[in-house]
Amino acid sequence: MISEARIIAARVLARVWSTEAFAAAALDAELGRHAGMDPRDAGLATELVYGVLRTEGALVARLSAMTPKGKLDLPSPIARAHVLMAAYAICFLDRVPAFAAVNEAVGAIRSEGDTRTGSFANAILRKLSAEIEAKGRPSLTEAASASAPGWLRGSLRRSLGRSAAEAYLSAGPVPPPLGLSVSLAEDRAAWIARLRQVCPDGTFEEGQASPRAILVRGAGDVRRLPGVGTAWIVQEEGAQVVALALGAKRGERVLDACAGRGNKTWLLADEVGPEGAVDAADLYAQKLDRLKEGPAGRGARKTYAVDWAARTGAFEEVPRDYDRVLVDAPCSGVGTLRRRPEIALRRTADDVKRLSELQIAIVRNAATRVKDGGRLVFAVCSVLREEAEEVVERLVTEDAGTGVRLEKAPIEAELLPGIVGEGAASFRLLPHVQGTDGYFVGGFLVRRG
Ligand SMILES: C[S@@+](CC[C@H](N)C(=O)[O-])C[C@H]1O[C@@H](n2cnc3c(N)ncnc32)[C@H](O)[C@@H]1O
Repeated sequence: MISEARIIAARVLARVWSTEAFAAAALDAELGRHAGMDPRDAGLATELVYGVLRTEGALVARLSAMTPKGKLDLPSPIARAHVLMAAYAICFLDRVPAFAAVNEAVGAIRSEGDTRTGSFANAILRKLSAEIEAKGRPSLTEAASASAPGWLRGSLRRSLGRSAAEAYLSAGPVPPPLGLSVSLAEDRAAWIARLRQVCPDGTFEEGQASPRAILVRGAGDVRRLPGVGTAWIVQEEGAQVVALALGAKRGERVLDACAGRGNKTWLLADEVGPEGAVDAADLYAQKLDRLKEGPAGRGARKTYAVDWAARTGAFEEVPRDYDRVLVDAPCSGVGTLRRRPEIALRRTADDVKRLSELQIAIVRNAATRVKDGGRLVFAVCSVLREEAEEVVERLVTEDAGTGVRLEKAPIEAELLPGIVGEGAASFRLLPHVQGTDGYFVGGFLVRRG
């Protein structure tokens, strides 16, 4: 008998490999179709999907070495998924006995009518399990690191150092807990108590990096819980830290220059209060429409559909005297690897180069909207030097001819002790250190003339 968890995980993996689907969305959709499923089975399906995606390269290399041709040739993504899930369980999961993993994979492949592949899978998985029994289990850290594409591993090593790069690539838990961002006017501890009461199956804990974060596990769809959109919104903990790093004060005028659907806009509006004002801009008018319809819509004063790189759209209409501008720039998203492991399969070194040029263009032009002596914070959900220090260096050394100069300046984030060093002009968030997604944040003072 093949477990529901494996059937679901195999479908999700096959979708991720054969389409542009994101693992998290595909898994949510599958789990949603099996609503009455035992949470332990849902947990196993989740672990298999994320585990296989993170260690795929190492698993394939190991299994390939056991085949006569030195190549793991499987006829379909579903067969590949069953074989790699079994290999993952044999190598890394204590709670699944090796023989059960092999039997389920072989049974699943045979049930598709493919007895030849079933026999092939049986042979290589038994070899693998005998090898593990004789030599012991491999290291998950090394497998995750070896599975990352060479360009990413190299860039992470240059950016973080060798051992931190390995820790980064294997940081758990996968997927991480869901983050809630509690409004300034609300008491976080009181909300934790209330949410625990209305949802006893879930766990609700204080985040350590953001003073507003509640971390949630096992609560199902949190959008049905009290307080959503008013007392709190769903927002990853690191994203909260990024918005707080702007250092917005009560009464200030702030621009969220790459606002998307406005998660950070909501938090910024909360910080400046009714005496201040937050405007939001983005390339896509549709995103700004979503922003206006959502919780941020109550806080955002004006929205502008602007292409900051091309200086088109509503570019000329955006005021030039903001106290602070946040540029939460488009990036490789390498910082979200724990939640979106498929990024490692899809991004290339060329993408990173192209995106870093785009980040520079966006910051240069968005900086023209900061008043003389005002602050700009640049953030990316990436930890790669190419999208971090190298962007900052070019911004402060090259004259863009825009009439404004950018100087590195300490991040003004009193709310983030322990996250931002005293006087630091930049910082990183790292999943294996702060438990958040990975980010780079750089602070600038803007001078005119
Ligand atoms: C990292 S996302 C921002 C996420 C958003 N701040 C949030 O918290 O949900 C980057 C945003 O930049 C926008 N963007 C990309 N290129 C742009 C450009 N040339 N000009 C303006 N916005 C751009 C994208 O549409 C996207 O919404």
